[in-house]
Amino acid sequence: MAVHLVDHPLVRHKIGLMREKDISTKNFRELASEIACLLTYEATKDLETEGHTIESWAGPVRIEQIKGKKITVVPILRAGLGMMNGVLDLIPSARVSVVGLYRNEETLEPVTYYQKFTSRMEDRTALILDPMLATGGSVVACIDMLKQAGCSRIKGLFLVAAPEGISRLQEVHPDVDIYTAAIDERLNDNGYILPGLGDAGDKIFGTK
Ligand SMILES: O=P(O)(O)OC[C@H]1O[C@H](OP(=O)(O)OP(=O)(O)O)[C@H](O)[C@@H]1O
Ligand SMILES: O=c1cc[nH]c(=O)[nH]1
Ligand SMILES: [Mg+2]
Repeated sequence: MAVHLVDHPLVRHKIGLMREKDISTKNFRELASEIACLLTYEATKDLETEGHTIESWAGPVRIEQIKGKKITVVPILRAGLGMMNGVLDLIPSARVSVVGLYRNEETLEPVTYYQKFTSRMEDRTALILDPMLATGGSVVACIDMLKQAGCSRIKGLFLVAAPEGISRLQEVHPDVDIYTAAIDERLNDNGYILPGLGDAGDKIFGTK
């Protein structure tokens, strides 16, 4: 499994702004979406293109187009929705498949409550979106569901990842590459990432 830390000045700047204790819902949302867009740029670098000849103002010209266009974006509810628009800004025709999961606060185990996938999952590359990779339980459960549906090309996009979650994912789904804006220090006793962002879902939805 490859772990891509997207180490770019814009990403480092924006993730730093997200760590402000009193950040507004509006700013948190905007930054989550902007960083998701930058992660998408990295995560789609291996998309194949094919040549076409079109008629341009100066006569026939050879251009490149993305081959196949078989991508599905998979936001993990709720917080993953905060990254979705940034991703769709770059891949506007991507299908959206939704997974509903929350983490039991005591056991930290994921609880599944919703799944709605687009057609032909076996032909698609899935880009999972979740701001936080903490223990890894949620993303592992999401990947289990995607694989069950026949999907075999899967990538995960995160704003912040904990070393514990990366190790867990590496162990259970070593075929899944991840793209993250930051790799933080560790988890606290409640399974929150330190220094992390706090509760990303609450900050995106204003439910604090
Ligand atoms: O790696 P894990 O230990 O599983 O933790 C990460 C999960 O926790 C958060 O969701 P949460 O359960 O708070 O749900 P929400 O998005 O509805 O707030 C986060 O968005 C991830 O999905
Ligand atoms: O740090 C964390 C861990 C799980 N979920 C969050 O929103 N934040
Ligand atoms: Mg939450």
